[in-house]
Amino acid sequence: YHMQVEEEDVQALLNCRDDHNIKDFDTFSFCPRTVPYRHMPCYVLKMFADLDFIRRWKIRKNVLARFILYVKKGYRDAPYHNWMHAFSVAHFAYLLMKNLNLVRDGYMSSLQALVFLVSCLCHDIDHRGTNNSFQTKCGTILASLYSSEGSVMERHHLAQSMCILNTEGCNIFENLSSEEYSEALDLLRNNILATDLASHFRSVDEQREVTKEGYDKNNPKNRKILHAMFMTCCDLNDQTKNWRVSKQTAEQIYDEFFSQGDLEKSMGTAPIEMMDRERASIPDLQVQFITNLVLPLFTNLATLFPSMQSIVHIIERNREIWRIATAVFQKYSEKGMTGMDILLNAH
Ligand SMILES: Cc1nc2ccc(C(=O)NCC(C)C)cc2n2c(-c3cc(OC(C)(C)C)ccc3Cl)nnc12
Ligand SMILES: [Mg+2]
Ligand SMILES: [Zn+2]
Repeated sequence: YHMQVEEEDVQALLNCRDDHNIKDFDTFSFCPRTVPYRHMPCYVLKMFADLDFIRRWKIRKNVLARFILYVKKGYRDAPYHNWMHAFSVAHFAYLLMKNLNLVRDGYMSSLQALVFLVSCLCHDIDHRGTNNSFQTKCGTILASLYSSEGSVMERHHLAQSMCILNTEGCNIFENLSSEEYSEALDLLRNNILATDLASHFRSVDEQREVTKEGYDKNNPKNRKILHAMFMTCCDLNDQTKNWRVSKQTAEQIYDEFFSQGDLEKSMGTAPIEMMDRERASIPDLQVQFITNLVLPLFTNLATLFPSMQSIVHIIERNREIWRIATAVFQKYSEKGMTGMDILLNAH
């Protein structure tokens, strides 16, 4: 694995002051994107310690510190799919485990909990800001490697994660037994592949089934579906925060989408409307995305975990603001203005 992390950075992380105890860090209203960028690795360490993973799985602290820095370094500075996104996704996993007591109430084994947090940290490693259809459409290296199996980007994120685990001094699973180790890698694979949109759409019917019938803790299929739902909810955690966060996220995502669209145009292929800056209406697309994907998912989660209902209301309120923005957009786009700056003051 060609990436390098300086040992002095590992030492600095090991000595990081965890006295910057941010209030409400373990509540759903906390926005992980407000953590100073340079403190994020320290907060990842804090989450591992707080969930008792370091003791339970005999993780050497300097190995964990080095692993975190390699994962951080594995992310590119794409507008959205960057280390801050990974940190926010991992933070939501931490919130779910702490607030829903997933291990205590038997929804997750202690090993599944460890791998859940690690999967979130690693789930988008080395993302290039382009999606799976771009890989196949433009015949990228990653497509040549993985397009026959599908989930091209997700298989690459998994491969990169394995490389880091196999890097000297980074194997946080080193003290697991051999059967725990192989189960951990299996869980890592399932979790990261679950963050492919296509596999989410394939599992929607099963998710509705499990939600309607009620969750059966002894049914391994139910477990797999629930863990896939957890991964997708974490990946969409920005939608559960205040309007400013969901607007900023939309700006970052469409920055990526429109750049992909520009790239596709320069390669002579026409981008889909969502990626064409000449045609896309961000508020419309956001209302659709929230309605068709985000709300059904979190509504299912709130059916299984009623304490999540308050988060569903936050998502609905954000959608209302996008609806208002749609109207504003229509009005101002007639005048040739983009409504995006209007949204600056929308609360
Ligand atoms: C705010 C927000 N808007 C989005 C608007 C559109 C799309 C998109 O790809 N639409 C394609 C059509 C076919 C549906 C994704 C969006 N999106 C994601 C996202 C979620 C992902 O996958 C899971 C987590 C499994 C859902 C994977 C990648 C991404 Cl970028 N995260 N936040 C957003
Ligand atoms: Mg992804
Ligand atoms: Zn992601």
